[in-house]
Amino acid sequence: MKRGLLIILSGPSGVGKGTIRKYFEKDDRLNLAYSTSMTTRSPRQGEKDGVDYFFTTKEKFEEAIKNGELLEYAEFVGNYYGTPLNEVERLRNEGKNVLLEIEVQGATQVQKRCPDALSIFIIPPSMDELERRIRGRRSEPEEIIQQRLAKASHEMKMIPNYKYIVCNDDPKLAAELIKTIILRHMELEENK
Ligand SMILES: Nc1ncnc2c1ncn2[C@@H]1O[C@H](COP(=O)(O)OP(=O)(O)OP(=O)(O)O)[C@@H](O)[C@H]1O
Ligand SMILES: Nc1nc2c(ncn2[C@@H]2O[C@H](COP(=O)(O)O)[C@@H](O)[C@H]2O)c(=O)[nH]1
Repeated sequence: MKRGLLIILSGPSGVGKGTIRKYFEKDDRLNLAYSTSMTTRSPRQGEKDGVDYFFTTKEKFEEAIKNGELLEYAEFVGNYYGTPLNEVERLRNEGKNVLLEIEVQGATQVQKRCPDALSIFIIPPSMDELERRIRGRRSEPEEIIQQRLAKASHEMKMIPNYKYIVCNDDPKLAAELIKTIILRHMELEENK
């Protein structure tokens, strides 16, 4: 059996990565598995442990780093986020295309470690619209919103490191574009 693709979906916080994913992840043709990350951040209202994230402590996260259990990790606005390596390997070995929804520092680590990874960067229609989206979510206090917006300007500079750039103006259209990209890469892999 062919190993599944590794797909990186990145872009600034609040750009709509999770929203877009919901429009395409159920399409069976993509044969996708979403990689649930570990984080030390507190759950937002409605977030479930083991579904949205594996919520953990700083000590346990640092233990996982020390033991080499993470494919990548990053500190983002005061919290750790990381991708459990074993699960990604297990799913890819089963032929699943594994989707990582991660910020840019982690994406850089994955690109170094797995140069074949398919990388997609989501951009907002404008930085003002990005701010509206982050604020509209009402999930963070003002201080954290400011830090996320400051990060976003830096993250946008990483665009040239990605294979594909997709603008999230309309989430359904963005999801269609991403589907087309993934399906084409699956076809290319099949014919290798
Ligand atoms: N195309 C769009 N137009 C308007 N609002 C949108 C669009 N896409 C997403 N949103 C809204 O923007 C907010 C942020 O979206 P979402 O949580 O999906 O972003 P994200 O990139 O996954 O964020 P994070 O990286 O911080 O987890 C949500 O309230 C969502 O409903
Ligand atoms: N490097 C990683 N980044 C991750 C991972 N899981 C999520 N993220 C990204 O962190 C920011 C903040 O997320 P939030 O849920 O607090 O808004 C966002 O860009 C996520 O995509 C991961 O495993 N590694």
